[in-house]
Amino acid sequence: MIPVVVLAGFLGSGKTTLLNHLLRTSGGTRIGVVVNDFGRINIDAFAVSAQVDSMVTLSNGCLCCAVDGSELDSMLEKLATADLDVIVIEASGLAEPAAMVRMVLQAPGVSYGGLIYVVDAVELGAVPHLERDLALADLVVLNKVDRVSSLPSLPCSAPVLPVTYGQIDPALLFEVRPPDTGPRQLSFDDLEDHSTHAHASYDSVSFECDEPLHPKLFMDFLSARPEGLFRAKGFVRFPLGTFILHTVGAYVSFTPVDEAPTQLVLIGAGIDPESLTDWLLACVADGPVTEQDMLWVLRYAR
Ligand SMILES: Nc1nc2c(ncn2[C@@H]2O[C@H](COP(=O)(O)OP(=O)(O)OP(=O)(O)O)[C@@H](O)[C@H]2O)c(=O)[nH]1
Repeated sequence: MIPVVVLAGFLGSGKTTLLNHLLRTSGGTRIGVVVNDFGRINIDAFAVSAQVDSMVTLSNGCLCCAVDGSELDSMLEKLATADLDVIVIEASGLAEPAAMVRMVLQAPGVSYGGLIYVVDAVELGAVPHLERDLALADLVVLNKVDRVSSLPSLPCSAPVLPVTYGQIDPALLFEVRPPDTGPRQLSFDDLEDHSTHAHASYDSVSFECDEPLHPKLFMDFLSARPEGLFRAKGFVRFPLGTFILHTVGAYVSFTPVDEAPTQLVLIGAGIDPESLTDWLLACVADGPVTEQDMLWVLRYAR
């Protein structure tokens, strides 16, 4: 199933700027982008290799589609069958993020990959329903911080990433592939951080463990994880099953897979690799684990 990331935010907050940044810096990741109008996507920066109706294929393997709200459903269905790694939907500045998320959750063949909400650091007072929208966000991008002398505080519990010109590390949102790799198969290599180095302020920590983890202890770790830990991905093995974990900001999903040892990559800013490793080691199951304990994890299973 292809993950779908919803990119929302008020008019002019910087959604298209962020999208163009993702298209430029995502290596060989094939991104399907859905926008209202692709006049604003910086298509000239990529060679266009094919154009059919409202779709443009870029030479880097990405696909851009321009649709209005009423066609979104059928476009998503079409994209679900395309050879893509991730789909990003840019909600127009007036679209209701909640409605977009609902639509993605109901769409066949795709999985919800999180709601990224962009806020203009200067204009946040002008955003209607800011608090309500922020409550839905899995990751908040506080954009245009070059225009403020101090960072405003936002009324939300999701992690907040202060940036200029939407320059977030794409690895915070989805798997980033190096350019020109073969067909995709989740391998240990995929778990390494292939993000470009324009974002040197992020650290990544790899954790491997042959012993199964305790579901309750691991979920306690996830819910208390440090604020700067924006992303975690990889395999987690519990005594009663192995899962692929995917988190973007506050969003968590577990997908059951065949048994594999725990292998995780954690990405964040200002994180302490040693204490995170110790914390994860303390999650090793040292007693019996029941089906009841697994419910802590299964709540997030997709
Ligand atoms: N100073 C500054 N300007 C920015 C930054 N990010 C984006 N902009 C500018 O802000 C304006 C709006 O950015 P867009 O990316 O078009 O915003 P949007 O959310 O897609 O806008 P709509 O689609 O109209 O809702 C553009 O002129 C950008 O160049 C930033 O970090 N700093």
